[in-house]
Amino acid sequence: MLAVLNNYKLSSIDEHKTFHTIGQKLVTYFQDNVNLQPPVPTTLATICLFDNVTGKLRSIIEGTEITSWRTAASSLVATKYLYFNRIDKTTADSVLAIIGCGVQGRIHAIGMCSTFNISTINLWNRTNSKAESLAVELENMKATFQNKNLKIYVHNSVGECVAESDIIVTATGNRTPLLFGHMLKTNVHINAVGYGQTHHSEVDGGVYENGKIYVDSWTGAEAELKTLNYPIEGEVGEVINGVKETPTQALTIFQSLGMAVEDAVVGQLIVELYEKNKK
Ligand SMILES: NC(=O)C1=CN([C@@H]2O[C@H](COP(=O)(O)OP(=O)(O)OC[C@H]3O[C@@H](n4cnc5c(N)ncnc54)[C@H](OP(=O)(O)O)[C@@H]3O)[C@@H](O)[C@H]2O)C=CC1
Ligand SMILES: O=C(O)C1=NCCCC1
Repeated sequence: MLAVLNNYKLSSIDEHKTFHTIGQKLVTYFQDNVNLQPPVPTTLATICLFDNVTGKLRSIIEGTEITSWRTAASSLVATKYLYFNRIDKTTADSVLAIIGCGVQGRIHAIGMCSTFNISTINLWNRTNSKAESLAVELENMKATFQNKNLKIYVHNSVGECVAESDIIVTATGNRTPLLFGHMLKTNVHINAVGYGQTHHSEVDGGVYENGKIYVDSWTGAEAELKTLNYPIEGEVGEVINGVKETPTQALTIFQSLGMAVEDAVVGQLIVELYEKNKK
């Protein structure tokens, strides 16, 4: 994944300075890594940054953690603009469902509960013991969450897990749909994160058909969502910028593709901070 960015600002470093970044992110996915002792993440990433004048390699950054947090952060932003901005904020304690409790499911759970008023979290994982382990971890983190009375449940089926949920994260490698329209209540927001056969493998066509679909990147969608036969409403960024209106529709879907520019900017930020603190 190549990223070229010109003329942008990283305000936490120096709001007067303008950055130019050329980056390349390399990603591998080895499903069996999770069975190694100790386990290794299945998705591994490396970010290379290049000098924008000479093209010379400038830094190589371990990108696995960046990928994990960046992906969850994109879903948090999408959830804020596509869900929380359209609901009645006075009653805004929401129920979250996490479908798939691997690296992404875990970080989405922590990020969502740290950022929003989540009153209940429902967990489902193919291997039930992993959902149980995440439940214990979340229980121990409650004091750091927005809602310190968070209730945590582990479910035996996806249907049971999402039945009462307002916000849903799908983060599995499942190659066929596991989330269907008949399972959902009204007024739901879905962050579809996992990549199985395609980016949209986990969610049934009936869900896409009845929802408004948003992506992180039109360019990404043109290349990576060719097999999604439902119209895309826009980029989340277009809603943030006011180019597109905040949806009023009761079912919204953020189809997460992943954007190398986001990884490259975070990589650049890390390099800038490293160089600043070294002095
Ligand atoms: N949109 C984006 O930008 C990004 C997307 N991804 C994608 O997100 C997904 C999750 O990534 P990550 O959490 O890092 O991976 P992990 O390997 O840590 O977790 C994988 C999860 O998927 C579950 N799973 C795998 N196969 C199936 C299946 N056939 N049916 C049901 N559940 C299944 C696993 O369950 P079990 O524990 O039972 O094995 C586990 O919960 C991957 O598809 C990855 O490619 C990752 C990074 C960025
Ligand atoms: O953006 C990424 O990084 C990824 N996107 C989809 C699948 C794995 C990694």
